[in-house]
Amino acid sequence: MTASQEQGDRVLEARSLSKSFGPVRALHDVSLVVRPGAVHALVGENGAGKSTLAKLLAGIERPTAGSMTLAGRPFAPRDRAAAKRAGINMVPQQLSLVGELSLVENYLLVGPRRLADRRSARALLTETLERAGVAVELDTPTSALTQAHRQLGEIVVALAEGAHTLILDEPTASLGPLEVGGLFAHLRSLCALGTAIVLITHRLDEVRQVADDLTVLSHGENVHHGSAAGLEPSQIARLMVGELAAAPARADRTIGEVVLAAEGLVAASTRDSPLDGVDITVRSGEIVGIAGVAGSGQNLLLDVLGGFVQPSAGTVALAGTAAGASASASVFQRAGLAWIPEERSEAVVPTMTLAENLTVYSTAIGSSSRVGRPTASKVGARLQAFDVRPPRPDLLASGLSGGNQQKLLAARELGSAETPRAVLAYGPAQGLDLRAAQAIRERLAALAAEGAAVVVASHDLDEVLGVADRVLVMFAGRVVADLLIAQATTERIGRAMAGLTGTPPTADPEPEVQV
Ligand SMILES: Nc1ncnc2c1ncn2[C@@H]1O[C@H](COP(=O)(O)OP(=O)(O)OP(=O)(O)O)[C@@H](O)[C@H]1O
Repeated sequence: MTASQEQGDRVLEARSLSKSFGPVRALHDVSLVVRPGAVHALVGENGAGKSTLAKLLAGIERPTAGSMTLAGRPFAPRDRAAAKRAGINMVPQQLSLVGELSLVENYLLVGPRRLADRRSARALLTETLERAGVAVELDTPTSALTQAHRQLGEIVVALAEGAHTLILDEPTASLGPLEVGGLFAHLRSLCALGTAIVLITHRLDEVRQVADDLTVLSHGENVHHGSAAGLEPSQIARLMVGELAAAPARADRTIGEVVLAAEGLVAASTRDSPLDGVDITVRSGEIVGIAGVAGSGQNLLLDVLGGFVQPSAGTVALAGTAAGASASASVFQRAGLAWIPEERSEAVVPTMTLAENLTVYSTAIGSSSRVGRPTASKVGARLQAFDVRPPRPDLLASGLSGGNQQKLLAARELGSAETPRAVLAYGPAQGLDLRAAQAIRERLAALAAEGAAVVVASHDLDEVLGVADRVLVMFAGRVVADLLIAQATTERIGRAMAGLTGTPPTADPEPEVQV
């Protein structure tokens, strides 16, 4: 019997936790039991209080009311370090590993001082990897690891720090379908060794796949706490948000002239695979999806298409305007480009109000920009149209939950009265709950119907498949498949994402075109 099993059937228990931020009640009277050796899924729509609850468990925030126990004893961590010492560790969605450093060096940054020499750190990590049945390179800079290995590396560092309870904030958001299966297998092995796992997710099918227990939050309150067994994703969705309207059928759109055309793109960046000869054409009325596991080049492609990164070879033209000048991103924005980057922090300014965030471009690049300068009443209306909660123009963006910041960004880029000529969006529905994600898909489809050329890139395959007419799959900086949506099965795309298209991409320069 492991140490945690001896503690009984509960490792961590929260009783009637509440948390307010000033007038905002984020969590009210929430109780939950985390069992050793079990995966406890935590779900709820945007702003439901998931991150707040996780932060209370992990010592990052202190509750306004309520209490916790750990192995039956009172547990009130003063800060995150205290929770870590007690064996509770949270792996954030934006991984915290320093990219220039190896896993061993990252561990030396955060691990206890007594293991401050490289050899003992390496020995401990090796032992942890073996125990967890995971193989991750220990001495390579973590920026060179795949996203899946960085994710596992972060978990391994937490385990080496002594975690018996791991809180994982949307760990699958950056992974392809094959990698998700691998991660879940590792989580199950950890559970078999007695580790408790709290898994925050927006993907309800994952609850069925991997969770033993389930807590559903709604408006900061607990609406389900118990077994996850037998609950279908549709039942969980009903608990979260009530009835979901059926997704509208995919409407036929008129495909018009070429709006966005790029040829022979070659480009490099430190955070993504270099582009190795990418061609892409997007027409008015068309939605092109770009799939690929994180780091396959899709992020850099969008940066180049948007004029933010100059390619070393190749050309980009948007609505007849060629990039090339150093100010090409603003040139493109004036030509009618709407832009949603992967890193929300590049586009939403937390220290500005919601109203200022909606007008930041018009202030920065002149009122002639497409986004324009909405009046005060229009700001409120636009926040409401995109269901930003709370829709208060004077609130600082830092007071919004992650999903609501994403809605704010969509409100700015996709909500102006004037239809953009082109939309470049990376993960526009990332971090959004089912209802909000559906609203973004509908908005993108409406813009395409009005004539915009839309590109949606994401490492979340469902996000691409849910909206695209045509799907390009990227692997190692190249387009390895180009499929009409009717031919784009998950299996086919999943294989291409993993670089398993019939012939290896290096041997066959022609993409698998099925148009
Ligand atoms: N530091 C803060 N200051 C003010 N309000 C906050 C703060 N952090 C969270 N909130 C508010 O608390 C509520 C719950 O937010 P929380 O981040 O826990 O939601 P969530 O379920 O994790 O949402 P998401 O799925 O969008 O990440 C929201 O109304 C949010 O605006």
